[in-house]
Amino acid sequence: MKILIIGGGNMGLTYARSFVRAHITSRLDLRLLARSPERVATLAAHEVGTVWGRPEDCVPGADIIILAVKPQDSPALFAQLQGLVQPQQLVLSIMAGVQINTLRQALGTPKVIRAMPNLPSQIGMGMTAFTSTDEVTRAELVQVQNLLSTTGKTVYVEQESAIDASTAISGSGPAYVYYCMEALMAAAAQMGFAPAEAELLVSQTFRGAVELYSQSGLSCQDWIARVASKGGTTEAALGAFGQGAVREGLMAGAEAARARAEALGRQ
Ligand SMILES: NC(=O)C1=CN([C@@H]2O[C@H](COP(=O)(O)OP(=O)(O)OC[C@H]3O[C@@H](n4cnc5c(N)ncnc54)[C@H](O)[C@@H]3O)[C@@H](O)[C@H]2O)C=CC1
Ligand SMILES: O=C(O)[C@@H]1CCC=N1
Repeated sequence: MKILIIGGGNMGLTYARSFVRAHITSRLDLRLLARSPERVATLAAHEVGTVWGRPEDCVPGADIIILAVKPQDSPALFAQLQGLVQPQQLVLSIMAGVQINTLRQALGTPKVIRAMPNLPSQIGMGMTAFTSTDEVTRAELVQVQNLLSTTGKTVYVEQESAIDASTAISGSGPAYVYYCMEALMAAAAQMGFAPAEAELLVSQTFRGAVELYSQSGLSCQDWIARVASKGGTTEAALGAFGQGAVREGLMAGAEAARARAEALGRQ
């Protein structure tokens, strides 16, 4: 399969490495399109595929074109791609917010897939939600799912609105986890632990708690109840979180992310 990735940043490079590592494509069949001659040179040094500087040289012949630039850069990209994408080519966009209708109209092509991955894709632990237009065949959808699955787990959603929602939950989610980890590391430092010790205490606690949850059929509430003894330390912490204020803060954060995804789609 000939794959073209446009935008060789965090996600574009993650995809390139992942597809090649999984032998879904070869380095020769994997193309990356970069924005500037400097970026062509930088990307070429990664040796994950052939690197191109002009869309007209690399778009023709690609079976699938992956759009991995920032949403704000999409209008300039659409202008560059004007008239180049053919109706039989698959377009897979991972841009937050940018809607399928916008992609269809801007690129003049019916076979569009919209996906929302996340950063743990870098180590094969990603979570990706995706959806597609009716013109994408079942066989093509399986091909795309095979590609996305090289980076972790995938879920197909019927409604496009679920892509904006997944952006707010799993797309941005790793940042929420790091936010909580950082707050606990700061607390550990305040209690006198050296930075490396604080990092170890917190990262191993997150890893252990998530793994325990994953290996059980219990809910988060069940596990909280097992940690929190009556009249004990955990109860004191949960009380200080303010009758659900931290929980509400996290929920409001996720809602703000979803609203931002929708707003990006309107720009
Ligand atoms: N970083 C993350 O955790 C996630 C990002 N996304 C989405 O993935 C997309 C890319 O995000 P990142 O990789 O983090 O961004 P990034 O900034 O690391 O990479 C974007 C790359 O696109 C290049 N670029 C911009 N315009 C271009 C053009 N016309 N032609 C060729 N290259 C061009 C830039 O030079 C840059 O290297 C965004 O749309 C974002 O919404 C989705 C899920 C998670
Ligand atoms: O923050 C963003 O806009 C992108 C989308 C999900 C994760 N990063």
